[in-house]
Amino acid sequence: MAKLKVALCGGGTGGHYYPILAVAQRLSEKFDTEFLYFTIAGRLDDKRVDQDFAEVKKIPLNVHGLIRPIYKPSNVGIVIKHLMQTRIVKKELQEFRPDFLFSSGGYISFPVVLAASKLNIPIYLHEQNALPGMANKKLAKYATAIFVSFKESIEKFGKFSHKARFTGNPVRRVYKNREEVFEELKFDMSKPLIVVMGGSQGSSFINKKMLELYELINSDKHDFQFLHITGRGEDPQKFEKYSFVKTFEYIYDLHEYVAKADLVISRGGATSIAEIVNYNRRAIVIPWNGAAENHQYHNAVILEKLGLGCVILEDAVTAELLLSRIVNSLSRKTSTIHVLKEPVELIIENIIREESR
Ligand SMILES: CC(=O)N[C@H]1[C@@H](OP(=O)(O)OP(=O)(O)OC[C@H]2O[C@@H](n3ccc(=O)[nH]c3=O)[C@H](O)[C@@H]2O)O[C@H](CO)[C@@H](O)[C@@H]1O
Repeated sequence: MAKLKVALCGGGTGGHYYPILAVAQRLSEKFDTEFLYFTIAGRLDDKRVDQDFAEVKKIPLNVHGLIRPIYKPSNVGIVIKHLMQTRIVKKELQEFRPDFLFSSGGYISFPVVLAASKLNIPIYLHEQNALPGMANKKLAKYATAIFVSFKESIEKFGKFSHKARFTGNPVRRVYKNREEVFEELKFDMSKPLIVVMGGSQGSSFINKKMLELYELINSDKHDFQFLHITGRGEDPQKFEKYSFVKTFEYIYDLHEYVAKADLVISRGGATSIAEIVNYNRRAIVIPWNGAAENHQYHNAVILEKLGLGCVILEDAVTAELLLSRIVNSLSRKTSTIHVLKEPVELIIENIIREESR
């Protein structure tokens, strides 16, 4: 059988990159695959693609996000740069001749999707957030299908809603068991594990609030153990006096720890939320109130509706409130979500169905 050739784009942050990785890894398990990945030069996807993919050609593009509000004059230069990148993309796609393009949105998808549409390459978009991003909404007209993570987003595609299919947000496969995770962290298996993460770049707001909480816990008697992802630029020494906290700047396979956590304290980034939902974890979500159109709040509320967690708005966060929510969450039983099929399987099934028409 001929190789399945797939062009990919989506990155910058983990929220866009990990869903692509989850789909690509599963495609490679099922088919003989070859990938062409358009990355954002210098960003997470650009740094990781060569290590995460077996057979891949990486094309870094020199693209930047638009400055909001989007009608700023400085955006004209950015748009021109994107159009220039379209030429590079077109040449690469012509050479590689992919069976289809899979894109997880974000600004890099503009030159890539536009070039693919000019070459009549089937285009599949994935939207992680409850409120679709600008790129996916603008590019919906070129798509064969749009996979959405929340049912609520289908109607947000307006006249292209008929292309949207609810699949969920694909998450990376988990390989480690609970013993392995606790062993690696040198944590006690009889005590709860709480994973703290502020999205793929960390959150200084969450770090600050958690430090206040750790101070409170220090003077109280609790058995919690925290794996805390600080992000770059945070001083690890601030956390050293708390023996029940282990910090890391970044861990590439954080999903393995999320999957085994008794509780997750997180921002409302769509892929973090997807991991909490798919691994059926409990969570306390503090949405970042600077997210475009407040989309993190909308992601978080859906998780709350599923009975998997509670949302605390930034203005309301105090150490005392966090502590009471932690105690409360850990004392409750999780409601089990019945995921009929994994998002990654649903996406692949849909693509195969479309491609064999
Ligand atoms: C600041 C920002 O622009 N955030 C957006 C970004 O999220 P951002 O990329 O920050 O975060 P998400 O929460 O969506 O995803 C984070 C991903 O990174 C992983 N991870 C994180 C830390 C770590 O050390 N190791 C690790 O593997 C998590 O397990 C998860 O898979 O894209 C998301 C999806 O479009 C949006 O919903 C977010 O609003």
